[in-house]
Amino acid sequence: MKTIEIKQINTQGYAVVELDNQVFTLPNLLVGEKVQVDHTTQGLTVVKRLTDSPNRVSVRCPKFDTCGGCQLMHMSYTDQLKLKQQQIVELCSKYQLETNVLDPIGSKEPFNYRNKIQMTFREHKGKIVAGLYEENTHKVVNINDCDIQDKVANQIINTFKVLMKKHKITPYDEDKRTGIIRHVMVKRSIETKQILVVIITPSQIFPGRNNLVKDLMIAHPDITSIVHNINDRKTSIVLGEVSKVITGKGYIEDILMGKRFIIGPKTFYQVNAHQTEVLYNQVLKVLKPNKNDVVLDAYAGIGTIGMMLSDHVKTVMSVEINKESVRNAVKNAEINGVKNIEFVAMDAKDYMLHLVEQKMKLDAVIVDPPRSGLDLEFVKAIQVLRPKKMVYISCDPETLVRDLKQLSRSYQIGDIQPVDMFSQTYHIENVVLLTLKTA
Ligand SMILES: C[S@@+](CC[C@H](N)C(=O)[O-])C[C@H]1O[C@@H](n2cnc3c(N)ncnc32)[C@H](O)[C@@H]1O
Repeated sequence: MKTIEIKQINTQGYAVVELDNQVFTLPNLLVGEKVQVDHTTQGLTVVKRLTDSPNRVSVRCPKFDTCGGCQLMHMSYTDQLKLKQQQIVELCSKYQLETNVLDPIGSKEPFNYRNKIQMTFREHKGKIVAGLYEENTHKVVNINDCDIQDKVANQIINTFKVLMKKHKITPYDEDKRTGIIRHVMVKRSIETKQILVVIITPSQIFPGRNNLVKDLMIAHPDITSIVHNINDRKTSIVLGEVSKVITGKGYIEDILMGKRFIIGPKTFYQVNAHQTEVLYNQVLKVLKPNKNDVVLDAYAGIGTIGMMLSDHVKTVMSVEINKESVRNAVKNAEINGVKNIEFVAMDAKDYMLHLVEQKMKLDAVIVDPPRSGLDLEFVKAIQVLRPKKMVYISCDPETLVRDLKQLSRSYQIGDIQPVDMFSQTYHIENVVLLTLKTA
């Protein structure tokens, strides 16, 4: 056993400890704190925290040390935002990108903000557990009341566990490939109060399903739809290809920026509804759209950004790879009476190459790619099409800064504005305006 003092916290909120010529990362520690640690062949574990930093805040969640969901709950919200800003500053220095990183726009609701939750079910010592995976493992941490997830959704998951026991429905066993319930996903709109529950099982065979669904609807009459999804693959991806609507419409509707959106089981939708409006208003603020503009919304999801822009520009073209999202996007445009928007179901890079062939003239391009960032071919196509402005929205600072460095050959990179959509975790969203350099 050894006593050590924490000297460094990494950008993911973990303490970095060098011991016996090895480097370890430990959760739930702050600079200056002294801890007793045990170094075994299994790794380094904290036996006891001996001193507390004056900057420590009390952690609300009893599973914080084991669950992989949150990393920063032991820091004040102000310190969380500073750490996230620092993370981006360091990346700019790593990639030698010259730009300002503005103070992050924090969230007014740093707890219980997630409108989508997906819990994995397992059996542990004869009990049904439901929760998230322990960091870097497939061990499920049982969670009864997650502090970042929607409160009503937490209650639905707890009822679900009770009803599984009542109706003798077993959780799935990943190794033996036996049992019924793999995951349960809940999506809830705070605006419309609609709730979608998706039950994921490994096969069509689901004895006890009707009784379980009946009891779930009695316990939670506010559930508006239940979907049964089948995922028979050995994968950590939650949803399978086949879905059957058991009750309701099979989707929920939410209201964002004054418009109504359909959200299905598989469609991407920002998880923090409050901060999504802050994020999208930031896009409008930096873009300053013009009534005559032709704008491309790339990586469009269900068309939320394009639909928001449609009121301010001449035409919006949207490209998105997920077919269910595009089907929802088309419906969303109809519901909202938006006529100046087109949707294409395609890989964004291929669509860009097509636009290059067509010699398309675009005034602005909005990109909001997944964590992997932009494809190099997409970046090259942008450099041929040369829209006057680009807005890059990113949920991964590393790929954002990497791509900005590439784009800085042809574009002036504006200030990076972090918007915190994921409090208590190290994740951060960013918005940046890029302006075409004129020769
Ligand atoms: C971060 S989400 C953004 C969605 C939307 N802009 C929003 O704010 O809700 C990224 C989207 O990119 C889509 N996507 C991922 N890879 C893609 C690709 N190669 N081409 C087009 N869309 C892609 C995903 O399906 C997802 O809907």
